[in-house]
Amino acid sequence: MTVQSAFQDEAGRVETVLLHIRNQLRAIGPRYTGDDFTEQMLQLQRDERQQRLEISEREPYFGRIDFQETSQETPKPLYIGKAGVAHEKTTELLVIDWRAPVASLFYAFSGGEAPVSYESPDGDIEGTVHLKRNLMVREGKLERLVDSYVRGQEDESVTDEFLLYRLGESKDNKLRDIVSTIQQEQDSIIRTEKNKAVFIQGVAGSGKTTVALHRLAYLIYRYSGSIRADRMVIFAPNRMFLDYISGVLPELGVGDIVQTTYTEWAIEQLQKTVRLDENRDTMDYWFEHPRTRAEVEQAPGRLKGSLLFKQAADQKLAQTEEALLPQLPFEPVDGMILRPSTIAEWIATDDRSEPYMKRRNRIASRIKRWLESEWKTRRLTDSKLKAKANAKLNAYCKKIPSFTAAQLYISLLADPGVLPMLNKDARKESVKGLKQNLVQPEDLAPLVYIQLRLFGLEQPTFDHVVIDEAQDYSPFQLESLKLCQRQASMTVLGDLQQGIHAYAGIHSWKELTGLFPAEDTGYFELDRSYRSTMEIIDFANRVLGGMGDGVKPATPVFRSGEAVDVELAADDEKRLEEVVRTVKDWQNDGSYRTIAVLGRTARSCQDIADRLLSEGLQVSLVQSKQEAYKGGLTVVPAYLAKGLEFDAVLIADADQASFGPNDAKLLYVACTRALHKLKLLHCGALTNLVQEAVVMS
Ligand SMILES: Nc1ncnc2c1ncn2[C@@H]1O[C@H](COP(=O)(O)OP(=O)(O)OP(=O)(O)O)[C@@H](O)[C@H]1O
Repeated sequence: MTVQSAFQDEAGRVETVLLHIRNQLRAIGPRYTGDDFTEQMLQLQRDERQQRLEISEREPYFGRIDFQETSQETPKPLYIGKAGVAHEKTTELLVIDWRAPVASLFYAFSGGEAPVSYESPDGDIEGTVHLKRNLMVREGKLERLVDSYVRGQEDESVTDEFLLYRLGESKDNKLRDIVSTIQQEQDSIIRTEKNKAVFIQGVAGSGKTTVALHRLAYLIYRYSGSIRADRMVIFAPNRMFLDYISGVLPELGVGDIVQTTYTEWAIEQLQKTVRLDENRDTMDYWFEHPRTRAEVEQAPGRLKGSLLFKQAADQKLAQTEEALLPQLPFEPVDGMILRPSTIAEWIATDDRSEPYMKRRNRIASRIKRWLESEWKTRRLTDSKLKAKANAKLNAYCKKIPSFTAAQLYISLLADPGVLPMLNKDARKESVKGLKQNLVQPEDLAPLVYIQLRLFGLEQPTFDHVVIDEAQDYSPFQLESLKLCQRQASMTVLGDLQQGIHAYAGIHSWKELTGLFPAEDTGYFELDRSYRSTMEIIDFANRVLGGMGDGVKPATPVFRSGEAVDVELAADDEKRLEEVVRTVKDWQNDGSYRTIAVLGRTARSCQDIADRLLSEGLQVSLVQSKQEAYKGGLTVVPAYLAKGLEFDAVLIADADQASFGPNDAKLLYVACTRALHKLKLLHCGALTNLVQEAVVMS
């Protein structure tokens, strides 16, 4: 069959399938708006169906795989799309949902005539693949057809042509789904079983965030009976990042997933009894002034996030548990005695896994009930005596210690076991703040942990937790999240090479993986970078130089672009002129939809943005509390650009004073934000990090 006739056949099929989809959309009928509960529930199902069909109407499918089961005579074409579509009369599957077991063949197949198999609910199904075809449908029309494998043709391996085409496109201000080009190594992460803590170390641009979002969509499909979207949560570094990724899940037909930051969530758990101390802006402290390695190592966040500190908190909590048992007997009326040994029996039969304050209040209620029953048994009627006994009861119960999380945390900070670990000033500052309900970010994990151990979780447990940029999380943060699940079901992703918040985060994945039993833990590495051209990835790898953390360098997909430019400006004025000229050139070029100028500090970004504005350019300056990323031309401090990507990136102050020896990771983050074009500008000596990179190239 010629390529042309294949195209015509496929174009015809697209039209036919679209007719079915539109018929089914029409059949849904008008919305029910009445009060009948059953009808309302049915309407919800119709809404979901309509949403799925609308997604299918935009792009009915993107792939075809011809698979011949060993038991069958001929191959069967299977069309894969974002949502399954069945023929309305025959129920034949016109399109198979990308998450269905058989669709895994489309992603996992890497070429060759050897038998392949997929896992179905009835066991492994074996067979051979005859064709793998990528199809691009836009606005109801087939636009592109690429056969990445045809059995019997000379080249037996699957080609990347379609992937390269997708990667070469320019990007707007939102991350998008990758269902049509999910790669084998990504697919196996997406389809990992639910009850695991899955850790993903992935180089910049390897698709970690994207993969995690697709995994959520997969889990909802695969475990539809036992998992609910509104009990799944995504933790992202900030609101702007959440806005950036907000388009992917709806496009995959998934809604209602809780999306938050750890800080917001923690403050919510603490019932908003505390606020972040605005006087100490963490970003400003760590990124706007030069800091030494020693300062990073001794940062209070490292200690307060450590397992050692968590153990100290556990000890404190254990001591409080011991205090549940009163030392003295309770004697509300002469001769009416409740002995500690009886209370000890009650405590022994109580559910020990319950939070402390629940147990404490239960013991207090039980003492009260004991008093009432004694009163009845002894047939006492004297009301004065009763009032006296009740007063004694209150006084006795008050002695069973009762705490708020903040009170217990303050006493933990003063604990003789903790004192030597913690810098005196940092401790004083924390206590002073806590007394005014103000906290530092590093206080949140211990506080929430204590809160949950004291009072328990107010909401239902999470069915699944996603943590993005997890290299910036402390073990203690993860421990606090573990308390929100009955069984660990997490996707934890990050990149140690981008660990620019080393003052709070981890230095090795073992710090986090060690928190889960080995049999419940999965660890994956993604080394291929899909975002940037080969030239950019090679350059960024060299910036990182010898740094290791046991992580392999990024391997670019074979997508070649322009060389990375490094340019010297004679003075600061010339540097700003060059920023304006470069941006205008790139805008005139017309191939870049998103352009970013990255600066080392917020202050330098302000100067750049002012200059661009004075030249009449429309620019948005990103600041630390930003809620949305608008796309277009953006000026952003390098440390706030983490997680984002832009068609073209200009690093505007790549000099030695701005990027010192401790800034390799920060510069790596900055370089790897670029998809197609990267330029570095400096005035004064070029940063050594780049000099070394240029010399090596
Ligand atoms: N299989 C794929 N097909 C097409 N594009 C892909 C694929 N995998 C990743 N990408 C693209 O690569 C880019 C990077 O993806 P993503 O932001 O998820 O990576 P990341 O590993 O989280 O990056 P970083 O750590 O640098 O923030 C995105 O534009 C994404 O669409």
